[in-house]
Amino acid sequence: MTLLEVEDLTVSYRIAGGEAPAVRGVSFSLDPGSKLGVAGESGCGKSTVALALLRLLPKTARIGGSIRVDGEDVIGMRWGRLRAVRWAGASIVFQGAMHSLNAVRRVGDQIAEPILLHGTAPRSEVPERVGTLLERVGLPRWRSRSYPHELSGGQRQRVMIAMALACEPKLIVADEPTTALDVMIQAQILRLIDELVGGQGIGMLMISHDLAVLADTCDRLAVMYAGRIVEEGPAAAVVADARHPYGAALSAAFPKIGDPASRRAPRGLPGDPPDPADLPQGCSFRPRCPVAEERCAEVDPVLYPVPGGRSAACVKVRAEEAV
Ligand SMILES: Nc1ncnc2c1ncn2[C@@H]1O[C@H](COP(=O)(O)OP(=O)(O)OP(=O)(O)O)[C@@H](O)[C@H]1O
Repeated sequence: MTLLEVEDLTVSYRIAGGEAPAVRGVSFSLDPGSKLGVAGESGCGKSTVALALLRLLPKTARIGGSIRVDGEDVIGMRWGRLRAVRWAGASIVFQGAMHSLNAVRRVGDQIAEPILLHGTAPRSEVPERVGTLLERVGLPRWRSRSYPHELSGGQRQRVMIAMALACEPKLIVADEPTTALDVMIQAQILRLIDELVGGQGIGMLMISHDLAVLADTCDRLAVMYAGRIVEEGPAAAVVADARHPYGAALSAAFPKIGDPASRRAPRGLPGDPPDPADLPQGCSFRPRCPVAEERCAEVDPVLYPVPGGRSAACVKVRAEEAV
């Protein structure tokens, strides 16, 4: 069975004077054991998608469409069931562990909390389970007595990963899990996530603005722009040869890991993403698109399938190579 199925997800936030659409008709699915990366510039709606998956959105958000985790509808789910699904069915690793961890509680007690809440292990066995989890993420057992401020950024992120794994979820959502870390630690944490997730057949949705990180970690890649997925396909193919002009621009802006020829300073994309409350007519990328034509002001393109198990939301792609 498909582990995660998102269909036509829409999320808008209430703002002064109206509503701003943050996610506009996003659909994707994830099989057990597979890894999907979601890329895009700041503000394109990546975190909103992540939060929607476990209904962690603020009260000002309005959600539509359908989200199914392991076949269960999340949007209409009752509160009690939702609590059971969080941590045990699916868990999230957020950016910046310092803000997600409680500063005045020992990390061992924080890892124990979801285990106790869900009764994943008998109370007497919880300390042993916490010790095992710490070892699995590369920390010594005695660290369970530490407070978050006694740990480095990388160690705190390891604690967050231990918490996320505590109840053996089928799905992990990692939202910028390494963004605040330096490059060496970033590589260690990504390797750790890869080993733990891959070794246990857990499905993962990883969100990052860094295409190189996603290309290195994920099987498939979705590129978001202004609340929509504009390109989707096998990660290596999307990075090497994006079909959507925005995917291509994003990929050109990042040096590719392991490719010395591309080890140059990242080039920024000219222009800014549109204001969600005031989207341009037609294609949202049109004002920044180097190959835009007149018809791009008339059509707001949906994802068209293109060869190689990929899809792109661009009328030019549709005209030239849609299958
Ligand atoms: N609580 C909120 N109230 C109003 N608007 C919001 C709220 N949270 C996010 N938004 C808006 O929704 C849009 C999508 O934001 P989101 O945080 O999902 O993007 P993102 O791609 O994750 O960005 P970043 O990489 O900077 O975290 C943005 O325009 C943002 O300003």
